[in-house]
Amino acid sequence: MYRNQIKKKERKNEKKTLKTIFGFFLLGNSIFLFLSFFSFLFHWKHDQSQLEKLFDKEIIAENLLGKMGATVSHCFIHCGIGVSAFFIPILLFLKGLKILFSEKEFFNDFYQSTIYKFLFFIVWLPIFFSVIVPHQGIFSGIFGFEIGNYLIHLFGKVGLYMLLLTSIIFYWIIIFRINASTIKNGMKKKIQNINKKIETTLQLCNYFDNNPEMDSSFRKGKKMLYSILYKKKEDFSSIDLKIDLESNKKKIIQILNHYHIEICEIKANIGPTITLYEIYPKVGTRISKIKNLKNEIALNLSALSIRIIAPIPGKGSIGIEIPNYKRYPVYMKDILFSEESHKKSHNMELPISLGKTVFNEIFIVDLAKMPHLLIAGSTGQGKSVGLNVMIVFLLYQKHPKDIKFILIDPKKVELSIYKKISKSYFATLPNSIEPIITDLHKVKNILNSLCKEMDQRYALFEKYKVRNIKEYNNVIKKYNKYHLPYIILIVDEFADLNMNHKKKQIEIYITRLAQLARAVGIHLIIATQRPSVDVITGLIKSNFTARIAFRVSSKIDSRTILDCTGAEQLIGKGDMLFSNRNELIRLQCPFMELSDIQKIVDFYGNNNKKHEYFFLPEPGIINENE
Ligand SMILES: Nc1ncnc2c1ncn2[C@@H]1O[C@H](COP(=O)(O)OP(=O)(O)OP(=O)(O)O)[C@@H](O)[C@H]1O
Repeated sequence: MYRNQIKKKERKNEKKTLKTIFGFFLLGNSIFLFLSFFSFLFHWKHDQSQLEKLFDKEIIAENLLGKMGATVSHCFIHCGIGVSAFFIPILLFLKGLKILFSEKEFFNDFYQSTIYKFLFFIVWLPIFFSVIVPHQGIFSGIFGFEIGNYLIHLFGKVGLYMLLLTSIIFYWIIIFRINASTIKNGMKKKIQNINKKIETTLQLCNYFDNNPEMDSSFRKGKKMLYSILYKKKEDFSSIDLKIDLESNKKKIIQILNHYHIEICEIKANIGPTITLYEIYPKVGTRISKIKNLKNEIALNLSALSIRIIAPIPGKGSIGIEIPNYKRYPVYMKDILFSEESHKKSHNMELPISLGKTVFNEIFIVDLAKMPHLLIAGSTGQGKSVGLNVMIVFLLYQKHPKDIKFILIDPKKVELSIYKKISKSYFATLPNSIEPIITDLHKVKNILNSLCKEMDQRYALFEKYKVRNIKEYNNVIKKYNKYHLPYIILIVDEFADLNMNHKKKQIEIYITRLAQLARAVGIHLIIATQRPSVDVITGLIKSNFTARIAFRVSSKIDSRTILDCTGAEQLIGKGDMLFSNRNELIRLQCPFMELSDIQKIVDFYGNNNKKHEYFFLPEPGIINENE
């Protein structure tokens, strides 16, 4: 018994060795053929006359691979199928790879689909060349020339052109599974897109023209900004992803069936970064069974990481999020000027755009309602880009008299780009005008001052018997007095503030603002690289119900931010989870190049010169021992 097993093992090893040798043999041959074919294209005229004297030592072939190369190329290219012969070494190379890596399903699938695609062109190209360039035999080879001639004899030259054209059209239809409805839908979509673009441009122009709150230079400038930023637009083809989609669907069904899980339906939505597969299991299927197959599914699909949402809230289905092998970028300029974002944001007090959902919808939230936002994620996952996107969206949507920023940037470089707009868009202390606070010792002064501003605003509201900033600004119009702007405090690295020995004091200010400042129009956006419990304390967490998690390194970090796992499975570069109370949404944050941010800042800096700093009250006396 034992001996039998050893023999079996030996035979298996022998087979493996033979397979490896054969694989490398094919790879070697393919390289040999490719090089000799390539060289033949340049030296065929010289070498052809020498071929009969193959064994004559005096005669030297010019082909890179000598007389052997020249002879083989002559047989395949000249006497055979012309330049289509190049497909042979490519197919041999793929076959070699397939043999060497037979356990990888990817190679098998790829080889199979490529063979069919190539076979068509191996026949089609020589005939095509025989008609297009009949005197260049090297392109069509004798095979192409003879068949081409015969077909011309049968159908005439025009008939052959039509035959070639029809066959290539059939080929594309079969390969890309095109049918009448896809062509119709494609054309409809294209027309709709063109109309939409024209409409959006007109609507934006109308909006700029009709909005009485905008002074003329501001309006004109916005139009200019539109033309500066909108000059380039990359197009993305989703054909590749659609092919991927079908094979992934099959694989998911296969693996579930393998574990005896039957499903009624599977749907898919291609998002910018991930594709969401919605599975409708048969009644009686245990959800935990599918959840437990996470690793098996990831392995079967060769996916980096997958996330299972079981069940998808509000739907009778289970979601499997799989990263796209090719992600398509979400550009800020597409969001900024889109009709969809204009429609979604125009009734909001402080709209901020967080990106696109897996259903390719633009996701915009009202900071005034959230009312504060906590952002966390490991280094390099997109926090700073996310903050820039929020600032730019607010700049674009709001007039300088409506919003004022306070930027705290312990890293010193991340937010310095906004210095140019500080006069019109920033709130600052009266005695030390410092637009972006980078000195940690000054942080407690500004926070103290902000708390004082909050108290003063509450006193004002009491006097005018209003409950919040919106009501106050409405009432105050009658008295012809200045209305109050919203104040948005942004901290780029909260952990750095907490490292300071004034940690407790800062936490008290932040908590007080987070608890009370909403009604008076003061909102906080706090970002941190270190989502640990000593930075995001229970007190902070309970006051920041809206949270964003970019990719983090561990499940514990994910729980610290979101109270659930998932952020450790994100794939970076702006891939994020937004959580607000019981809602958890996966989004792709838009991307903005630094040069575009600079253009926007320059534009707003130049167009709002007449606006002045918004001064906060003098900070009160701070007890240093607190
Ligand atoms: N939304 C996005 N789309 C595409 N790429 C992105 C996106 N966000 C970030 N990136 C890429 O990731 C890089 C790092 O992003 P970013 O500087 O925002 O990270 P970070 O989380 O702020 O890092 P740190 O905490 O170290 O400052 C960017 O330079 C960019 O190449």
